[in-house]
Amino acid sequence: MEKLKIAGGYPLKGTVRVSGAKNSAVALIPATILAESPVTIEGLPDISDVHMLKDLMEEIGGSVEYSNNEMTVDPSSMISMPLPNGKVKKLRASYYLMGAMLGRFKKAVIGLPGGCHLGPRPIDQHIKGFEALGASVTNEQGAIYLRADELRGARIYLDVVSVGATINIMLAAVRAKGRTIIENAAKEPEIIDVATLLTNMGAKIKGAGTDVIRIDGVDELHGCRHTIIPDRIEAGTYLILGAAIGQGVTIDNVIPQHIESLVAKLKEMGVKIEVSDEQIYVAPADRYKAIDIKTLVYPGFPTDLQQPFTALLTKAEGSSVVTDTIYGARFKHIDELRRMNANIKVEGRSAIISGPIKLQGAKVRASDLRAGAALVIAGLIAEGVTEVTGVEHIDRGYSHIVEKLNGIGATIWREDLTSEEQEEVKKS
Ligand SMILES: CC(=O)N[C@H]1[C@@H](OP(=O)(O)OP(=O)(O)OC[C@H]2O[C@@H](n3ccc(=O)[nH]c3=O)[C@H](O)[C@@H]2O)O[C@H](CO)[C@@H](O)[C@@H]1O
Ligand SMILES: C=C(OP(=O)(O)O)C(=O)O
Repeated sequence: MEKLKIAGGYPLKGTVRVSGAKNSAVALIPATILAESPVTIEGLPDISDVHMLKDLMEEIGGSVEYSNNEMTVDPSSMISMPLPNGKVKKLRASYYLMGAMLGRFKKAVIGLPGGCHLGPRPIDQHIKGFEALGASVTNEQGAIYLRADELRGARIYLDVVSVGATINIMLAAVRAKGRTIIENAAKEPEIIDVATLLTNMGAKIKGAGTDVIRIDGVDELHGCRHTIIPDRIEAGTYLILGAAIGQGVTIDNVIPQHIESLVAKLKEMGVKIEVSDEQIYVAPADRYKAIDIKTLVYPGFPTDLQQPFTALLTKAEGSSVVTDTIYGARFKHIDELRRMNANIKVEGRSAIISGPIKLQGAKVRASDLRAGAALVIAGLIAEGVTEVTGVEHIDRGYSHIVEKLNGIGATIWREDLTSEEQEEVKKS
């Protein structure tokens, strides 16, 4: 087990290149199950969630080649192997195996998914969708059993706008008989990316990226080559970092339209930003104004950037309020930021940040992926040395974070945990 050590306070300068989107990758890889011949995905991020899904594809009989961020999955020999335990419990996105295996094999057994602990993460809307398509769904000792004689298209209204449910229903519906209509669908760019891959595989999908998606089922899907979209959350994390402690940072390989809400909020704080086709240049504010943030479904401010943004708001003059309407308990980073001298109160779904505060280096623990990103940003802003444990969460979603940060002038490195620290982790 490792920790990150950060010598804070050094300004960052230069260009950082964004990798492929984690939240697309984790759906695109399971989507390959639906094809009858090899599918190649280019530009995957080098993160543990991707490695875990590669292993899962092999566990169900797929043959996988993976090098230089390019993965080719030959799904022709796959079988509907039950996956009640093991790796499926390590990541949230293993739930996409349900939709994809149900679509291809009309049956699946998948353990309840893991992922970041952000409070309850129900999958009732996924199940509602599978049942509407004609599947029987039961929960037996922590594993979901899905079975269908045949899948039939249906009209499905989502009671909550859910990225996961929208994608999962799409995965099953592309192989159903007849037309499926998903109403109140989520509109995130990752949904368009998955729909683009499925369309290249021969699926008939209209309306991805709007709140009504129409899918006409087909009998067979074939292999293809697909390039993943850039990670808007990774791009946003580096943008926040550049705003906090940059001296001119360029974020390369970004689709600016995907992070308009973040750019608008940074400008509101006084941060200087120049947007071009595939790059965003960010320079710090002369004075950081306190602002309020409310997370919303896309194109609103993403919940995944709420935690990193909180670290930046410690520099703002006055009180800022961050409200998470998607995951109201996504505040485990706050206690750790307080250890670093931040002045933050949590009230219900909101965090109230009073600033400006000079953050101090400290020993902190990342409880989840974006909490980890928030602590890395705080460590880079802070005076002195910060040690971040829980690096395995950060490695789920940030490709080569140490190398990328060192490349723009940060002083950050990995160290093995001492035996005492390992004991502490085991107890926590
Ligand atoms: C809309 C939104 O911002 N989604 C984010 C959410 O997706 P994630 O896929 O985790 O969550 P969903 O988009 O599926 O869920 C959004 C909301 O609906 C609720 N829900 C979801 C499914 C369900 O069956 N029942 C139910 O009640 C969730 O608890 C949550 O409050 O976290 C991901 C990882 O942080 C982000 O990449 C997504 O952009
Ligand atoms: C919480 C996240 O990931 P996951 O849903 O995979 O746990 C995230 O990407 O911010």
